[in-house]
Amino acid sequence: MSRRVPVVLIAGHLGSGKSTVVNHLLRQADGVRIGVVVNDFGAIGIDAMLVAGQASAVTSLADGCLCCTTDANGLAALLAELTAPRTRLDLVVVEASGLAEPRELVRLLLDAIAGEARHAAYGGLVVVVSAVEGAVEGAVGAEHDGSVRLADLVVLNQVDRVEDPTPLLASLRSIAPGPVLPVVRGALDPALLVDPPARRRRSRSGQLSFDALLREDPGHEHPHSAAESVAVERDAPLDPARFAAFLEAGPTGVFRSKGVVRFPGAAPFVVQTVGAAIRVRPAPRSVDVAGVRLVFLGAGLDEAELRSALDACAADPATGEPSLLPVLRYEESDRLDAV
Ligand SMILES: Nc1nc2c(ncn2[C@@H]2O[C@H](COP(=O)(O)OP(=O)(O)OP(=O)(O)O)[C@@H](O)[C@H]2O)c(=O)[nH]1
Repeated sequence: MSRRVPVVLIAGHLGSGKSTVVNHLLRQADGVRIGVVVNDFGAIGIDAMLVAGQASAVTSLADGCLCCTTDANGLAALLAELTAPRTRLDLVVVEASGLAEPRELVRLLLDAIAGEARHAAYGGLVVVVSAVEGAVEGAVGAEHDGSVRLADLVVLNQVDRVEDPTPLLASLRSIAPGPVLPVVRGALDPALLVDPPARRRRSRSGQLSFDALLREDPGHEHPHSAAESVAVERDAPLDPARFAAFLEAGPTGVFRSKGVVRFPGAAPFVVQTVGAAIRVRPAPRSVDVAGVRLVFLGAGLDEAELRSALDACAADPATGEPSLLPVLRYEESDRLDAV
């Protein structure tokens, strides 16, 4: 059965640290096969050590990762190719520099998913902001506002270069709809973007792989704070309208969530969210749940808030079988086995 591959967009001002984030993801991939899309190889400056082979527009990296170049015109076709089951990639990352504005890039991605890139899924818009740029006034400039308000995740990078990033962090959190993650050297945990695959990378000789070697070398080590996660299980079925409103409100600190839920009188549904993007589909018959089994991933999660918000979504037995329409609005049109 095929599955969907999340495509994550990485945007941000010149020099904010987009390439540093991408390189960190590649180094810390730990078995996650990543496809990287850039404008040109030079711009990303992928560490020579990671490059295992060269081709004209596609470069093979260590551990089955790929790096490709394109402009905005070629993006949909390239995403269709990269997310095709034969590439066996787990995640595709598009570095925005020069490709398009973040809003335009999101539109390009959604069009590609609705069109030829049918194995791709929206993986979120990550906006990288340099702490240095906002350090003077403790707030982001108006030029950042648009992309920060659009971001599913804001990575506040280069916090080592300012004395106190707290005011800037607070300012970003007041305008960003999703979590804001302060980091040094683009240290974004890949687990925040995609679940680690079941398979594990292991060389036949038992030698360390390139990225294991890099992690061993303190000169290259920039450990990330692990993605936060909260798992919630409940036996009571949910009210569809309340649950849809809960997802639409975007719980504090949540970047993505996934799991299975049941509504009164209906078979279970698989639910996945990334930022404001919600996807719902009937669960495979082998999956059963009495009420809720959900995992939330993000930064600055509020566990108590999540739990009580989900408690408040419980169906009221007195109202019988409520309409599923508020949830079915988000049903996928096809039956691809999602990530
Ligand atoms: N001190 C410090 N330097 C950083 C950090 N992150 C990135 N840098 C440096 O900042 C510079 C810019 O980082 P890049 O990752 O190239 O930024 P970019 O957004 O990809 O830049 P463009 O591709 O030019 O748009 C590089 O010299 C990085 O080594 C950080 O957290 N702290």
